[in-house]
Amino acid sequence: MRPYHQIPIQECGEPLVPIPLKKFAVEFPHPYEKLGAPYGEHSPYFLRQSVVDNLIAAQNYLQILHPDWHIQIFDAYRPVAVQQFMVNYAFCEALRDRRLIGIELSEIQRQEIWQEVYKIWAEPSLDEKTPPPHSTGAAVDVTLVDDRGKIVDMGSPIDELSDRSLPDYYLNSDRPQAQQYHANRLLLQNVLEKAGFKRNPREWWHFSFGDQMWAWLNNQTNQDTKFVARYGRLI
Ligand SMILES: C[C@@H](N)C(=O)N[C@H](C)C(=O)O
Ligand SMILES: [Zn+2]
Repeated sequence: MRPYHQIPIQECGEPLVPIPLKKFAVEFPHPYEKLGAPYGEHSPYFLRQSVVDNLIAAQNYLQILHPDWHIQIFDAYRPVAVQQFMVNYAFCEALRDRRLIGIELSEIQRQEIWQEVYKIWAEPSLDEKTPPPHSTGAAVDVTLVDDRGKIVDMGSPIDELSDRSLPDYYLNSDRPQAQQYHANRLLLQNVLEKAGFKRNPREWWHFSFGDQMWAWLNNQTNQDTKFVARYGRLI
């Protein structure tokens, strides 16, 4: 259980709708489909209607500051089966990075690696009270593309299992480029948050609107509010 799982869900029944991809840049082929993730007849490029509306508003804010820049969509809707596939994949990748072999792991090593995986991945829970954020159609993983069509450097790739994924990782760093990376992350955050999204405190690329994490983060910012989630798990 994460702290945000205490937030009640009052499902509003808004439909999952296609994202108008022409307004955005898109990672293609989709990074998880490319790995063989089991989407079935579902597409990752869907979100709840208000979430799509807010993403378009964020794109418009970005263009006021940087005409011809685009929000790049890395991932959006994710069925629980895909969440399960991706946490297993992340576990195998973590083993590979550490040059470890699954069957040779001690129980402690196995637990340590799962802990690392779950620092950035939500559990593939089928419990209606604890849905993975992307399975609600309310969460989106994004970055920026500049006017030359180049991905803006945020100082680490999306989905990296490391502290570099923390949004403020470069805030007080004296590494070359650190200020620029931090400024790029802030720009992404500013346009998304101006449109009503909240950013995951552990990932510079993950934003949501209307799910449990969003409600919890709003309540953290303002102790007087009692936001609840309006989107639960879809399938
Ligand atoms: C790891 C990243 N792609 C992501 O989406 N993380 C959140 C927390 C999730 O799994 O819902
Ligand atoms: Zn995400």
